[in-house]
Amino acid sequence: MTRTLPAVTVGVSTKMYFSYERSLAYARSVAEIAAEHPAVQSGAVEVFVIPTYPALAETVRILERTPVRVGAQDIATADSGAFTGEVSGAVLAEIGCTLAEVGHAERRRLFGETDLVTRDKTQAALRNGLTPVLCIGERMPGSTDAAVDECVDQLTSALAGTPEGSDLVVAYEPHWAIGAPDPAPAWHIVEVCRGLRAHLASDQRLASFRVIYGGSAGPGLLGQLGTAVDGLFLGRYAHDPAALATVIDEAAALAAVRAGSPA
Ligand SMILES: O=C[C@H](O)COP(=O)(O)O
Repeated sequence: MTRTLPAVTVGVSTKMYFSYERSLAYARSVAEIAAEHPAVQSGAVEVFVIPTYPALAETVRILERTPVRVGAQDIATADSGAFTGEVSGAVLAEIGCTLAEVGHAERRRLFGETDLVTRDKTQAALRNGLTPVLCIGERMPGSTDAAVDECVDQLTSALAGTPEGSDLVVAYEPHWAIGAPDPAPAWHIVEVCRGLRAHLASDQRLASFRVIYGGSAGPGLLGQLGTAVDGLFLGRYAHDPAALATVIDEAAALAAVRAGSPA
């Protein structure tokens, strides 16, 4: 099957690193970068930011005149009811979020979220019109074949019941590369992402899903990965807006290569 190439995607989660005010300052910086960047304006590069919950509504407002999308770091499995402390996909959609992160390694490791919970959150996002940013990744370093197998198991579990026509971003994040000094080796990322794409391509419902890499990603990485990935999911190394701007430049160069024209 021929794959229609999507926009090169650059997403950033600020996790729980920023204060409220710094979250809004970051959103304003992203708005300025997006307003001036032709590849963001044309849609060749899609940018999303995922701030801390209390900053979501104001971040949506700051970015509303830009193409930048705003997502949530988590989502409840249910849409309403007696679930103290949870935030539903319905409310996230109501305030203008268009994505929700699910299955992140930190949610699995620190908060005990299982594959089953990840599946329910994925389906909650889709049910509410949100694009899931589905994080998958092997727990321990090992061969690329073993990594693909572990990730495909996670994908198969999370995507059970996914309707045809759904939009979803697969974020390949090896657990051992998150919060590390350096990302996984480029050859490892390339091999695993190729395996994941091959798996997705074998099911028509999943063939259009983007595969992006996360785990200590920063400026300079995208150029080493070439067309094997559809973009990056960044944390610490894009919390400086200047670093994010550099990654967006690199994404624009990749988008030009994918479009068959020189960068
Ligand atoms: O959500 C983003 C990823 O977990 C990567 O975070 P990190 O780049 O700080 O390791």
